[in-house]
Amino acid sequence: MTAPLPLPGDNRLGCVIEDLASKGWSWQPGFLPDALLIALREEIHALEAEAALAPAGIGREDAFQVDHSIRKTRITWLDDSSPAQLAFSDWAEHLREALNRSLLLGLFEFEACYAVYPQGGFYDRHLDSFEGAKNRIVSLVVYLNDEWSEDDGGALVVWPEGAGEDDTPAATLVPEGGGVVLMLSEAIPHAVQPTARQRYGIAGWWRVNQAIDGQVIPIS
Ligand SMILES: O=C(O)CCC(=O)C(=O)O
Ligand SMILES: [Fe+2]
Repeated sequence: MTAPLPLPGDNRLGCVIEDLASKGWSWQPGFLPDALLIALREEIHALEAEAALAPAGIGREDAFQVDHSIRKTRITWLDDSSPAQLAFSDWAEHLREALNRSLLLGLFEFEACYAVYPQGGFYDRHLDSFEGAKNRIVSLVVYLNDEWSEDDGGALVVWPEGAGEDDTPAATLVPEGGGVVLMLSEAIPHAVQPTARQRYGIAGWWRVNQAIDGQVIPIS
């Protein structure tokens, strides 16, 4: 490592960038601003109460499926339709700009969804970049839980790039409210362990621009 590590709290964005460059993922507890955490938490609770969340699928949109052996979550896509979602988009945009400036990733579009894991919910080990569509570059996960402890389960297990299923994970992260995870979508395998309580968060991804000179690059 050539540059000195920025201190946490001093320069959290610097830590995120250093982590992504050196190991491909970053865990930042308490990184989401408190006011934003409260607003998003209120909204996800309201949506859940309205049962507005549909079961999540796996795979590309054209191969949409729901398979409870791999994933048990309910999601609803964010669409900037509330002040909380607009504030979240702004916050994510600052992150995008910082990542592009420092890591030259060319991140372009952002998409995100609220995700509720019911008691017993989980997500088996996977990569976020769908096979055949290499355009999800950086994944962002934000936790909206209140008072989460290790005993509540639902930890995010992160493996180093290239690690097999039986290899030792790099980290097991307790999904405390306000905690933020960033991962290189094509490189970092991860899984959500079964949760003992309803587990709230946002999962998002930045994509690169699929069109160059107005021509859409075909997915190979
Ligand atoms: O909620 C998490 O901790 C991770 C979720 C995830 O891996 C995903 O939605 O792709
Ligand atoms: Fe994921």
